Amino acid sequence: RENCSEKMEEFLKRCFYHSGQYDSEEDFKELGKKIKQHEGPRVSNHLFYLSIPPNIFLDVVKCASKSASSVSGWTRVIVEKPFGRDSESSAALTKGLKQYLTEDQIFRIDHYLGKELVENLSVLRFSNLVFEPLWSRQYIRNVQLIFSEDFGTEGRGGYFDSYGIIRDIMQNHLLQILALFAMETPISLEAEDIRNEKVKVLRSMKPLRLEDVVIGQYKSHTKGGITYPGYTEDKTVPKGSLTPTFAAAALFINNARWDGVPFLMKAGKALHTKQ
Ligand SMILES: NC(=O)C1=CN([C@@H]2O[C@H](COP(=O)(O)OP(=O)(O)OC[C@H]3O[C@@H](n4cnc5c(N)ncnc54)[C@H](OP(=O)(O)O)[C@@H]3O)[C@@H](O)[C@H]2O)C=CC1
Ligand SMILES: O=C1O[C@H](COP(=O)(O)O)[C@@H](O)[C@H](O)[C@H]1O
Repeated sequence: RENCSEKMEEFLKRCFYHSGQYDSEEDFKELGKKIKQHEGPRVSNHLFYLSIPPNIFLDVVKCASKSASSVSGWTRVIVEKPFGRDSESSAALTKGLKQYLTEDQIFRIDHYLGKELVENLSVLRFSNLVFEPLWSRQYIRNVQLIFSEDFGTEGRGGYFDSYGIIRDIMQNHLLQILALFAMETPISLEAEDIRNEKVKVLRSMKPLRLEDVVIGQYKSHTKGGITYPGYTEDKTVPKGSLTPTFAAAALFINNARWDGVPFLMKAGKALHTKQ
């Protein structure tokens, strides 16, 4: 923490803001030029972090790769979830991105994997002689993965309503944690080796049965004298929407380690606690 303010000044001198249209190659060319001026003759890499809605990913990637790629180092793109609505639209998005980038330039991010607790899960399990032998159906009766928010959509209903809680939270964040929790020891902690072990878990899962799923939607409620609106009372949510804001599901993994152990997933907005 020494010389913090000086270091901050130094850092801020290197930052600049450039405004432009997402689909304008001209604007990206200008951005490319500005970056070049800052870089000078150094070898430098370009990382584009797209914290934008998925429907404009392709426009941005096209312009960025054509007009603002690094000439001396690598160029990479990070995209946020949701990466499509289903496997078809996800494959279409990948195909679209690959017109401009190779697979190793594309990074699909799940910000839950960056949370300390989740990052520590592999260390806790694989480097701990106490836990490792206990991590199986012999000693674990069930596993619960719970996401609970104590606030509703609060104006983000437009995005949320077209995805729902299963696509917003379960299919990505909770499924990633489940796979990380249940996988066998990877050959190394390299991304590819961990990915391969996670895929084995997902392929061992029993297809989800309708009777193992519960969905719901939050209503208006009053707490501490304040009345909070129900989901369909949010102005950004279409009238009469049936999109689930809560879901619970029991998942099963058909392998020697986890046979018969239910993995209980629950996710909901506007519940009584944040957990
Ligand atoms: N908010 C969250 O909790 C989480 C969000 N994500 C993902 O992160 C990304 C960003 O999320 P969030 O910040 O909530 O999203 P926003 O809806 O706030 O959009 C982010 C920016 O994208 C631009 N934008 C939005 N709609 C359009 C449009 N139709 N055409 C052009 N530009 C548009 C806006 O830029 P401008 O101001 O210049 O118009 C806006 O500031 C999304 O992919 C989202 O799914 C992932 C996990 C959590
Ligand atoms: O991905 C999402 O996560 C946020 C919650 O993120 P957190 O880091 O604050 O726990 C959630 O509110 C949002 O609906 C979802 O898109």
